[in-house]
Amino acid sequence: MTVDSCILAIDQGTTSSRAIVFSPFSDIVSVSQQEFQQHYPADGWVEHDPEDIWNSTLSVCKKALAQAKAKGAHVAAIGITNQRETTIIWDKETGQPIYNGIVWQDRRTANSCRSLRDSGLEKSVSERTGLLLDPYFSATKIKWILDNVEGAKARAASGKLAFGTVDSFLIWRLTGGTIHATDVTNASRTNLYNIHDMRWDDELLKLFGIPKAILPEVKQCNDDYGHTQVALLGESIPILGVAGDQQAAAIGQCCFEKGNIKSTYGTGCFVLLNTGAQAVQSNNKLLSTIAYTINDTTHYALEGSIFIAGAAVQWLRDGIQVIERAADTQRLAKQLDYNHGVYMVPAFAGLGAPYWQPHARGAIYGLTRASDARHLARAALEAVCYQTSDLLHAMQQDGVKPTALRVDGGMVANDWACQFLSDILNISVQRPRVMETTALGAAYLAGLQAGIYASTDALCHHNSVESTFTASLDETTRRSLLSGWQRAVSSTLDFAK
Ligand SMILES: Nc1ncnc2c1ncn2[C@@H]1O[C@H](COP(=O)(O)OP(=O)(O)O)[C@@H](O)[C@H]1O
Ligand SMILES: O=P(O)(O)OC[C@H](O)CO
Repeated sequence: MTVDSCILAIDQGTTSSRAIVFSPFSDIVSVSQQEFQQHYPADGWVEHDPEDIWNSTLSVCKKALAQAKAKGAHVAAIGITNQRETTIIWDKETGQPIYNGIVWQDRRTANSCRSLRDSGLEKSVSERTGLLLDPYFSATKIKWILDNVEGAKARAASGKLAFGTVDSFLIWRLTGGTIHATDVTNASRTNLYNIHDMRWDDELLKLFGIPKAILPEVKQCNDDYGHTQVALLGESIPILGVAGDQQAAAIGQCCFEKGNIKSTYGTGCFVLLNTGAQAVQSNNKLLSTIAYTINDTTHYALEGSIFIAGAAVQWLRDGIQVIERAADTQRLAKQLDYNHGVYMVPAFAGLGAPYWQPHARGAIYGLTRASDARHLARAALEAVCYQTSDLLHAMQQDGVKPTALRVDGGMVANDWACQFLSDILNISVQRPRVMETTALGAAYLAGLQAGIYASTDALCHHNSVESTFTASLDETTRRSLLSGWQRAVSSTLDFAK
């Protein structure tokens, strides 16, 4: 095979870094993935070592490129997509981070968010950014690092430090410290970016006490982000596309029309609804965010964010070790004909949309002496589906009623979970041929900028629906399951008070 015009997509996720080379026809030419260590230094704290992020990313890129080359493929461009909100601050001269990356799941700034909320500031923040005052977003994480690392505040004010989400950090490293940039979607997750005026917001910078000098330049999703240094990947490749991973998944699922909706099941679960050229302010605690800016056209999205999805399965595997592999959950869940009244509320990182309770803790209800790994596996998978139902319910209250849901992410390899999702939502669930839609979205962006694809219209026939799951649960059972879930959530919220 000789294929020119292939694209390397870097997907830097919460638990692993992945590099995938796509052919111009969206076929996977090569792939390499590496998990890296999670750090939990205190209750509710989650950190990544930025060097782990960098080394795993570089290593998977080299492997995927080498495999692609051996198959005769030539990579013309790079697209980057990344776990969003995770906050890294580094020294511009040395390129060294001054603290670990504070991960999006980290709750250490819950109290500072609460005091800002108590001062009545949430409305103004929300009107400008589309977000809420929650530790999820980058602003209070940046402030925490500046306040807690000795000398950081002064160095930040004098322009010696750089802040970035993971995309910025990787771009900085890949280009040898020459480009300090991010894209609009990542900027829109910081709580510092005005999504209507499309600029860093001076009022918000003042409110959070963050100097403008540390912020990256904000570019479109398809744009010129510089070239990789030859010494790193053996050649200089242009970086031509960037988007936060959830927005990239929406792009990979071709959600370019107002009303298109997708849900991605990785570490967390994120439902994004394209709302077109207008940002829609939710009345039901959903986020309003930038879906993309492509060729000077911006679309907005309504987003529901669930912090723990596949991570609950990971907890069963690595935390309490009742399963060996994530895929075991399917075999175990199938062995029960119903859930036997066991519900898991996986609030390991607080509860996100639509509850926004950073102090919530995980809980399992309904255990008996007969409960075992099957009940836990089933409860973990069911919980992800119930949470999606909560999000779609909130969207419905905001006036949107989807009739089908496009799904993707590591977890949707689980057929049982996809079927239960369809049953609980009572709509059809569509799984695409290429399940790596996040990486595919980044590749599409770079391909658009490189001229490999003429327009977004040209992309839409690439990733067809591979499986459709159709709802088959009777209404009484569905309502009874949802009511059990609601009781479990209420108890969890009560316990958090
Ligand atoms: N067959 C499966 N059944 C259930 N969960 C799965 C399965 N395969 C992977 N997962 C879960 O999916 C997640 C990995 O998905 P991925 O999209 O790679 O996540 P991320 O990008 O957040 O690192 C893990 O949390 C894992 O537990
Ligand atoms: O790493 P993921 O795929 O779970 O995505 C994390 C999100 O971007 C957090 O907002």
